[in-house]
Amino acid sequence: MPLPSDEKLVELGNELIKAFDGIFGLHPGFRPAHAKGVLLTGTFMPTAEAKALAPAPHFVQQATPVTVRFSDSTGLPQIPDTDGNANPRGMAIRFNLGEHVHTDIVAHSTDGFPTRTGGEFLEFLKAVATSGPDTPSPKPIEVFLGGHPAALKFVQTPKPFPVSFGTEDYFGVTAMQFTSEAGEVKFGRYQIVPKAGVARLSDDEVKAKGPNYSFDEIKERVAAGPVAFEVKLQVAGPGDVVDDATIHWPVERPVISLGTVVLDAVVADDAAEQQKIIFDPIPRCAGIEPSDDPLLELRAAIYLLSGRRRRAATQAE
Ligand code: HEM
Repeated sequence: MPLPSDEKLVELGNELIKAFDGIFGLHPGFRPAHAKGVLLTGTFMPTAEAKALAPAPHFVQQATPVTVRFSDSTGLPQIPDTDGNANPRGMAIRFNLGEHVHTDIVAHSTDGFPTRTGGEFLEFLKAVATSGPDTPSPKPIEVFLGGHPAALKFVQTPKPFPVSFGTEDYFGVTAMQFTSEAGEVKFGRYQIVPKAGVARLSDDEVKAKGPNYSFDEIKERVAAGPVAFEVKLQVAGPGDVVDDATIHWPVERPVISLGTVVLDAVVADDAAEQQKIIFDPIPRCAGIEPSDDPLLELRAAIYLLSGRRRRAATQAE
């Protein structure tokens, strides 16, 4: 995937990476966000509805190998899974379409995002960074949230602890544009739903868990049997805003099933492979285009800039 030619976008991307570095510290070889992760492999099998939606290779062929990375939030590679800041959890899916050919879904476990643009997200991070416990009220973050209702809503949305990465649901948040073979265009947002059902821990149950409970559990779970998810798509209706991740669509919008991801193994050389793999929020495959959501192109640039830095680094942790 290429870096965009828009220098301003790349500059904003670098500033955002610097802002994460400032909050979480430098951890060479790890991601500045969603640093703690694990990679698994499996297969995606599409539905007939997926094929009718768009002639994307993984929607058309019978089965596609996938690589999935589950992660905790924050740029702290050692964050305890029991820390509230480890939520929302991440799930990134790579559909391996051929040698060095792939398309990805990057999703997290809260349905929404605090800001519409990367510039606002940078303001949000700067406000977080300058709102330590000793900062007098009104702290910069209080001022920011006071003027940004969508960010306030995101911050206040409960982010419960999952029993397992395999019992959490995940949301693509930014809309994609799908064009069928007949030229019919639809916008949709991914929802990834665990076949085992969504299951969360109570506060007391969280207290009884260890700092790596999520990562230990998913390895045990996948060793005991396949871990499956249904990939769904909430389809926008006429007039729905498709370029703003902070705006929810009405719940009565149709949700169609695109297929099933079945995970059956942990990647053997996990740490080295995590350092290498760079997920791409832009699909870059036949039939699926990004919407005009300004987060998409920016994130693609950021993940690439950050991924290149990570690949070049020597891991110390
Ligand atoms: C301006 C908005 C955003 C910024 C600045 C941002 C920043 C980042 C950065 C720096 C990384 C590390 C990338 C790498 O080193 O490979 C990352 C990863 C990630 N982000 Fe975002 N992000 C944004 C929006 C989102 C949204 C909307 C979602 C949810 C759909 C999301 C979910 C994730 C996930 C799941 C990962 C981990 C991917 C992996 O496993 O490699 N991010 N983000």
